[in-house]
Amino acid sequence: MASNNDPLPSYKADFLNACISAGVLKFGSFTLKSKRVSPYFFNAGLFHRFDLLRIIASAFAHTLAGHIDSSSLDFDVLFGPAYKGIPLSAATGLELAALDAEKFGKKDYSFNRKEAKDHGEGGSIVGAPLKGKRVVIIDDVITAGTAIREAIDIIHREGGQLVGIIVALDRMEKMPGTGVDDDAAPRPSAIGEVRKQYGVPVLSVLTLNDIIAGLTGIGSEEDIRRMEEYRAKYKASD
Ligand SMILES: O=P(O)(O)OC[C@H]1O[C@H](OP(=O)(O)OP(=O)(O)O)[C@H](O)[C@@H]1O
Ligand SMILES: O=C(O)c1cc(=O)[nH]c(=O)[nH]1
Repeated sequence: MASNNDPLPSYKADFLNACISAGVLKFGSFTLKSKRVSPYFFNAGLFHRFDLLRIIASAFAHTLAGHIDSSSLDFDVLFGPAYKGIPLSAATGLELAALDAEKFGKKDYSFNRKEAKDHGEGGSIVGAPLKGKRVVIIDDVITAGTAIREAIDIIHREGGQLVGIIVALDRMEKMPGTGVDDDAAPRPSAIGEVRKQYGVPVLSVLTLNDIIAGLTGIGSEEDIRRMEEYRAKYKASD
């Protein structure tokens, strides 16, 4: 089993280095959607240059295709929740088709509108209909799980079957609690809970452990220390 100190495989190290040099992965002090204050932040919106978009799409495509080859997971539609999931679903679909046209070329992608359209064809889904389809969700990050649960609700409402989830980064942190002693109590991660509740694989290109391992030797000692402290404080129990 990989330990926290093992060197990263090269595709992960390349992806991590691209994230750092493009400013997608930043170190400092950031308030998350869950209101937690984090020493790092992954901003997938900054993959706006085409060569960088290709790097993240290719990392997603290799992670997903590798898992499909080694398991019984297969899918019909790659679903990217609005907003940041939208370009990720389209770009990853292109990379999958380039990787294996026969296997992936005829698969579909789709995404939701944050506000349903009430004219024209109406509705809140753009792209492939989800009814009766095996759906994989693709998104940037899962922290507290709010966004991913909204995406799962959309798929179920549209009559699709969730078969898997892939994200760029698994932050490996416990879900926020409701009490004042939030930080002290052990709790599972949102990813762990989604895996348990829906019985589907949740894949990630990188994890928090990968970032800390990859920073060793290239990051500042202060950044690494703050990341390790954050991991010790918020690490999920699963
Ligand atoms: O697990 P959570 O605590 O929900 O947080 C993570 C999600 O929140 C952010 O997206 P957001 O919903 O802000 O939408 P956006 O893509 O429009 O920025 C982020 O891109 C993740 O998808
Ligand atoms: O939890 C979040 O809000 C969050 C974390 C992160 O690293 N990146 C992001 O876009 N959102």
